[in-house]
Amino acid sequence: MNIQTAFTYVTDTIVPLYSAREAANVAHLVLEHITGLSKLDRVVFKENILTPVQEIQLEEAVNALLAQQPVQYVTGTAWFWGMELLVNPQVLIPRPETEELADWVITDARDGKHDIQVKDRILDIGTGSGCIPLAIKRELTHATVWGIDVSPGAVETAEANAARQRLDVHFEQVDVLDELATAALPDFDVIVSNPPYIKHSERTGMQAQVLDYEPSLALFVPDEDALLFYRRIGQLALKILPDGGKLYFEINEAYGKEVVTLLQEQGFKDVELRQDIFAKDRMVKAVK
Ligand SMILES: C[S@@+](CC[C@H](N)C(=O)[O-])C[C@H]1O[C@@H](n2cnc3c(N)ncnc32)[C@H](O)[C@@H]1O
Repeated sequence: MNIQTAFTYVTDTIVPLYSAREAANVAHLVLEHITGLSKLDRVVFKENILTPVQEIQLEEAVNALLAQQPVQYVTGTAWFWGMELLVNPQVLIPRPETEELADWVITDARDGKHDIQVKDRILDIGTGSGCIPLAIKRELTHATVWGIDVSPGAVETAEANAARQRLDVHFEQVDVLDELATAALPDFDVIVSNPPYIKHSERTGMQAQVLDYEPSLALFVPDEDALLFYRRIGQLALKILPDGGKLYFEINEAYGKEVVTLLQEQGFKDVELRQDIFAKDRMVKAVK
């Protein structure tokens, strides 16, 4: 089978699960992963014949896609902030909305200063693949950047991503709900978090691609306490941020007002709700 035929084979086989456009995008990602050739190179070398090993890899990838596995887990990579990050079912696939959160933190930290002058200590809670702190460290090279997660698999993946991107970010396995464990954390100037925020009752209506493959630990909170992580991280922030220190959250679009009220009640100032590019309430910033 040549590269062109392989592309048509993938798109035709998966099209019942995807729109024609998505199927083409997915097929491009799979073929890039298997052949190591960019989209342009694959046009030039479209008559090249896949090796027997590549044909087996192609068949495995198609089967995984038909089983609704997200393409990022099939290729083992996802793009975030211009970085190709390693991902696996232990970590959430980074979402474009989260780039907007990282952008807010970076833009505020710069605040007209030269990057070299930004020496803030920045902590990301629930770091997953490490996408947020890696984006921050990439821009603010003199900042001290940490990421913590309760999942050992997430910490391992985030460390591998830091090594691959040659970025000096410190990762640690910490359960943010455990007061004893968080008591050992040093002080920070900025805290950012995209914590689990989907209620279990919201499972119905979610795509099988997310439900069957992405880690439940990264997604869900108990129905009776949807703001659990916001309250706990707010309490922690009051302890380890200085006055004027900043807290940034990604939020469930349904809970913008509740998170704002919670943070105001906890004593934070200048609480600001921001929408994402899809005009959904998606981020909150608060100042201690
Ligand atoms: C929504 S995901 C965000 C991952 C990543 N920051 C991103 O934006 O792609 C939430 C993360 O919080 C982590 N997490 C869940 N419970 C936690 C806890 N008790 N303490 C620390 N991290 C936790 C999960 O393992 C997961 O990586």
